[in-house]
Amino acid sequence: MPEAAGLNATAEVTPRCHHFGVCGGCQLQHLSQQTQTLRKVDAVRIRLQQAGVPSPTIETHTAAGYEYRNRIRLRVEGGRVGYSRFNSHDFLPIQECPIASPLLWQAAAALDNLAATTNLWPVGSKELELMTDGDEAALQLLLHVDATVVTLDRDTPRQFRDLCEGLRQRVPQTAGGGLLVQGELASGSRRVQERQRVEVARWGAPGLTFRVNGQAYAVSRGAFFQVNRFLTGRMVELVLNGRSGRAAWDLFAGAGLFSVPLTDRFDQVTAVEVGQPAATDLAAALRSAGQQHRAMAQPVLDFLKRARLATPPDLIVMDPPRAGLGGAITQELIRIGAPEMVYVSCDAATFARDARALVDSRYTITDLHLLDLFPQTNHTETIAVFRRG
Ligand SMILES: C[S@@+](CC[C@H](N)C(=O)[O-])C[C@H]1O[C@@H](n2cnc3c(N)ncnc32)[C@H](O)[C@@H]1O
Repeated sequence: MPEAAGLNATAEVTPRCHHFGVCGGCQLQHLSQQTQTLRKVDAVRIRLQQAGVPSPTIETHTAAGYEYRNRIRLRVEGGRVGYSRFNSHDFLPIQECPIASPLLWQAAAALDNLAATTNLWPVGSKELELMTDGDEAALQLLLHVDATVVTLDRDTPRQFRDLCEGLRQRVPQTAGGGLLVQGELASGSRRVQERQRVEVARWGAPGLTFRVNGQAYAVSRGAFFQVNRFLTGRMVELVLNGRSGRAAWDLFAGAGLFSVPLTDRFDQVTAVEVGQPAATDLAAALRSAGQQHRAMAQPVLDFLKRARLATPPDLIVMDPPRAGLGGAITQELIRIGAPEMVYVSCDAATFARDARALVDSRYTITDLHLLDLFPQTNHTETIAVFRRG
């Protein structure tokens, strides 16, 4: 949709979730989706203006505003599941989450109910992540246990597997689960460093298969995958957009959402991902695509420093976390000087900061897309094309 076409900035609607206004998850359910999109376009444009970055017209891309999330992360307290209250860390037990895929909410409600009747949560249960593929064919769960308060005894893995079995009886799509310990174990032989997460028990299948534009992606439990099941295909189309050539780099590649289809269009694709288990998924996906493609399990900055003497690729795709690229990576990219770069960003402020450094160094933004990947929330997602003059 072209920027601001037919949008009504004051359109108010009835929020669909009865927790809206109290729950910290959503901020915009009282506004029509068109109004939300217009606000996000404004937010991105203002960030770019403040940073002094000339911007083309912003094209918008939207899909259904509810039931879109294929992953939710819930808190577990007193045997209940919930989110945090608005602007606070206080626990809010919840009975619905209409932005989640219906299967995720079915599983959350079943666990809430199971726990209330059978007290199946392992001691120290703190956070629960539920994930499903775009078609809701399979469900994965990750349970985070706070190891600073729990003694991990022989019973904990068994308790966890009982929880998974109990869930599968109620939600047959339940395919696999992992129990993660975070922090330092209070006792036991296995020491876990502060903030490090270790999977201490597992049940069933190790991951999910996502299908995007006809391509299958094997994604291990715990690896990143895009959360909006209705717009992931559009993201891939915008990144590919008829591009082809000799060499492409995909930085911050995850399990290979962009790298895999790039292998059909570029002679040699090099994809960089540091996080496990995504780096392992990426390596397997690129191995199947052919020996000429490479997966590098290392930080992007290290890769770019080592690539100093290489011929610049025709295309660099980069999709960093919210912190953006930062000064060091941006300077390496400027020095490498690829003719075209596609920057996928989930944070307008860090995007504007990085864009400023690139436009100061011979790059121009030729296309800018806003995808409403996170309806009902303030989060923005953009895809920008930079060309070197
Ligand atoms: C926003 S996700 C994008 C993943 C992928 N492009 C996709 O769309 O599925 C960012 C990814 O960058 C990885 N990452 C974060 N910091 C990194 C770094 N310094 N070097 C390499 N990868 C990094 C994360 O593990 C994560 O998988």
